[in-house]
Amino acid sequence: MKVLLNSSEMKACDVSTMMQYGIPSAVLMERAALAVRDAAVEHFHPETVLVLCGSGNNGGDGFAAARLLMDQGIRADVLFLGTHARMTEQCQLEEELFRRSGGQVLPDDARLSGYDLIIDALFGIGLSREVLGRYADLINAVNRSDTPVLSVDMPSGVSADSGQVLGTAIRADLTVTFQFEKLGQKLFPGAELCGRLLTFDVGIRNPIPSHTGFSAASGSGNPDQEHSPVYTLEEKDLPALLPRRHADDHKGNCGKLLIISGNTGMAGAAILAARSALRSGAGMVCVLSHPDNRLAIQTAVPEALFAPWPADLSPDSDGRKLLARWLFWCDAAAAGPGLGTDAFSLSLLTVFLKNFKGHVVLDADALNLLAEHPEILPPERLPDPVSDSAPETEFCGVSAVITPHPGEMSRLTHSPIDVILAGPIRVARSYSRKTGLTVVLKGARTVVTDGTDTMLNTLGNEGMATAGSGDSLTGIIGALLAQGLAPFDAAQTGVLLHAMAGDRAAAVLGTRSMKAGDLADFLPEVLKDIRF
Ligand SMILES: NC(=O)C1=CN([C@@H]2O[C@H](COP(=O)(O)OP(=O)(O)OC[C@H]3O[C@@H](n4cnc5c(N)ncnc54)[C@H](O)[C@@H]3O)[C@@H](O)[C@H]2O)[C@@H](O)CC1
Ligand SMILES: Nc1ncnc2c1ncn2[C@@H]1O[C@H](COP(=O)(O)OP(=O)(O)O)[C@@H](O)[C@H]1O
Ligand SMILES: [K+]
Repeated sequence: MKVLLNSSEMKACDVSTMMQYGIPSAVLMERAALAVRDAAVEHFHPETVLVLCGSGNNGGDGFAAARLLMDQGIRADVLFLGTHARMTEQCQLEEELFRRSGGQVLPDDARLSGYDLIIDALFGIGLSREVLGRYADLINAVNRSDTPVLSVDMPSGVSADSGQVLGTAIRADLTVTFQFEKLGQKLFPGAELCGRLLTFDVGIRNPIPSHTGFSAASGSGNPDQEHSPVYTLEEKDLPALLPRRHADDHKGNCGKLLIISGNTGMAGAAILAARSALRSGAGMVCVLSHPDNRLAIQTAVPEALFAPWPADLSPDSDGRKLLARWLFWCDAAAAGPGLGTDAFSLSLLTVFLKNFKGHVVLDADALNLLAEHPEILPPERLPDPVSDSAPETEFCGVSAVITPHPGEMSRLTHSPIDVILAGPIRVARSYSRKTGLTVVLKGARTVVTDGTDTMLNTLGNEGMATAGSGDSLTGIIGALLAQGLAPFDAAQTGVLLHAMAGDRAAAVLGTRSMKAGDLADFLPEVLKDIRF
């Protein structure tokens, strides 16, 4: 587990290290600059370096790195872009030290060519607005040049909070960051603009330990920050998150999952979900699907039970009794992949949600139906999703995980997709808080949140951008719910497992050729050596 900080959390760490532990700012900056120098020398072997410095402390790092490079006999010129009057105290001091060491500050229209490396120290985590004018021109000129670029802390122009480009941004080959990774280095497009990311220990301390091992945001007074910092899970975290297995387990106590999926012609979604569920340790899986799908599903997944969904769901009908029996049988349920959005699908989902008291994961068409008919999530207390004034805890009665992709999230929240893509963490958290649902907002970076704890998945790959990958995730999360994990734990563990299977599949098959069904096939590669 690694924390991913936003800029104010990182600043809180800087301040606490200076105030609480008495480590002077100049010491931290010298260590940061040493890290930049070492990375520059090791990765680029430059004889000449141009350092672009802004007027904040990022620029201070730049002046200090230039001085340290000169100490090693490397020619390091500085191009300063900013106003002297606005320079931070630390930046002024470093400029002074650079000049005293014989360093040369070039005019801001100096040529960028003729250097082996450009070090970008214009803006770091302090970027606060759109990059315009001379700054934008310089950044664009750097991006047009062939010279390799090392960015200090952030590629200038990328928001440390969101990974969004504010106007324009440096495209770096390597980014050197300090102590903790920042959200903007992991969220796209920032993640790509960083190039390779190296994190150096410069002695910045984590001020307040919390249950996630980290909390820098307390007391900030910003309601958007009344939660633990976002974290990401690593492969090594998986064993501790998985449900336990025991030598005397039997199929009845390893989790019985009901998958409600597959309208006519949509057997594939049910098959993908069922295969992934069985590969994730579920003791028994039953697929409740359109009767037409029986042969396809039972041929593709003979280990799963099949229940044809009843045509008549009216109260006291045989169909209703059959559904009730399956709902009583299962420990958890997954609904939505290939369900369809016709009148029957709506009534099936409505009856299911009203009568099932266990944990559920809702995906795909279940979410499309929910967006159109929010009242089907009992009790009827879903707030207006667009209004921020809704009270914070309006729990919806069922304990559900929802797994929307940005399009489905847009339908649920009535927000445009670009708003969701620009702030997935904020959107997912806010929707989770309003509804009480655990939200898995999928994408190249998937956000998992219960409104308080938030995990950002950084594993997986673009080979997973293929139809049916989401159905596989639904099956995995459903299986983990059926094995007794709480909704948030099932969601974050499922997302990690799914991504790791995707990475194993990509390693063998390549990102172009892998397909959704491979995710289930590669789950054993992830799970086979994990005992108990
Ligand atoms: N003790 C510390 O605080 C440490 C700070 N460090 C460095 O300090 C950086 C943060 O420094 P600062 O908080 O001074 O912030 P930055 O240096 O990242 O940027 C802030 C400066 O840029 C200006 N600015 C912001 N957006 C702008 C825009 N769009 N156009 C023009 N000007 C803009 C601000 O007015 C301010 O002058 C980190 O990223 C890191 O590089 C490191 O030295 C480690 C220790
Ligand atoms: N570029 C990517 N990097 C990592 N994971 C990805 C990427 N593209 C897609 N995924 C993952 O693949 C899954 C796709 O799900 P979804 O969009 O619901 O597809 P479908 O509806 O076709 O099943 C999600 O879990 C998503 O996080
Ligand atoms: K920078």
